[in-house]
Amino acid sequence: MKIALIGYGKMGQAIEQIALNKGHEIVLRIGIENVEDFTIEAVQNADVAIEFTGPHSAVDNIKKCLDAGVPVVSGSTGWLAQWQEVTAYCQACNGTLLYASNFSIGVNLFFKLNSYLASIMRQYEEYEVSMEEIHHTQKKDAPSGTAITLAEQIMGQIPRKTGWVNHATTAANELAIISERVDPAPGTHKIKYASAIDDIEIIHTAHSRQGFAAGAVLAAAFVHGKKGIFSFDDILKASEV
Ligand SMILES: NC(=O)C1=CN([C@@H]2O[C@H](COP(=O)(O)OP(=O)(O)OC[C@H]3O[C@@H](n4cnc5c(N)ncnc54)[C@H](OP(=O)(O)O)[C@@H]3O)[C@@H](O)[C@H]2O)C=CC1
Ligand SMILES: O=C(O)C1=N[C@H](C(=O)O)C[C@H](O)C1
Repeated sequence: MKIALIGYGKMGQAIEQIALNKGHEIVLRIGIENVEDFTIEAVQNADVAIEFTGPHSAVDNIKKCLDAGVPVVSGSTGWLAQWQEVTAYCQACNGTLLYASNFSIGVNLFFKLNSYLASIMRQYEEYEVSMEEIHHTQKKDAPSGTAITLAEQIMGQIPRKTGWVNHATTAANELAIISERVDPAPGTHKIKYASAIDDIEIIHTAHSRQGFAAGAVLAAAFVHGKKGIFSFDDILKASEV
């Protein structure tokens, strides 16, 4: 598979290593220093584009890949306020997009655990749910995209939580997400249900960026030759026997 890497920072470089080890070819590498090389014609040399830049550039980058008619896998976080706009754009050009707030298989299993735990905890109002996420100090967005996905899952199961806030709170309807920035943390997410009697906690700790990068390459292979809007769950479902 020929891959265009849009964003050649920590993730772009980790993805390159895994893609090359799996026998794929990198036909385009775009960083801020050669952004003028990011043309529709250049992207069209690729079978799939993998976009990991950041909150402020993701939407334009995704749209350019869609304009090129090339399926795009995006892991950039912090742009989901424009989700409707981007998915409408993708549909209008009969394109292909797979977005995930987290590409590691472990976190995607953790998402299932989180939903299940929240469904159990719905009726136990004496347990107060909160979340903590820890990332490296270069991270530009807070809370993490993964934390937002986890919060949306919890709110989907526990109706008394109607919104999340990125600070501690005593408001019963708010779900607190506490963000810490500590090097070199690649990504830790903890959900805590605390009561006067005991606490229940689930934690996912990434030891490196390998899991995110491997998942992005898996996603690129999944969308190759497909049309539509996909999630990481579609990959998990396709791999179930
Ligand atoms: N979904 C997932 O599994 C994961 C998602 N992420 C997300 O991916 C994004 C990137 O993370 P990471 O690689 O760690 O960040 P980095 O800052 O290491 O890399 C991002 C790179 O993109 C470059 N860049 C910025 N704007 C543009 C642009 N318009 N065109 C091309 N390149 C650009 C940056 O250049 P410069 O530094 O010069 O600005 C930088 O080199 C973040 O949003 C992060 O949250 C990260 C890990 C996993
Ligand atoms: O910026 C990062 O590093 C990460 N970003 C993603 C997020 O915002 O959830 C995924 C992972 O936690 C690492």
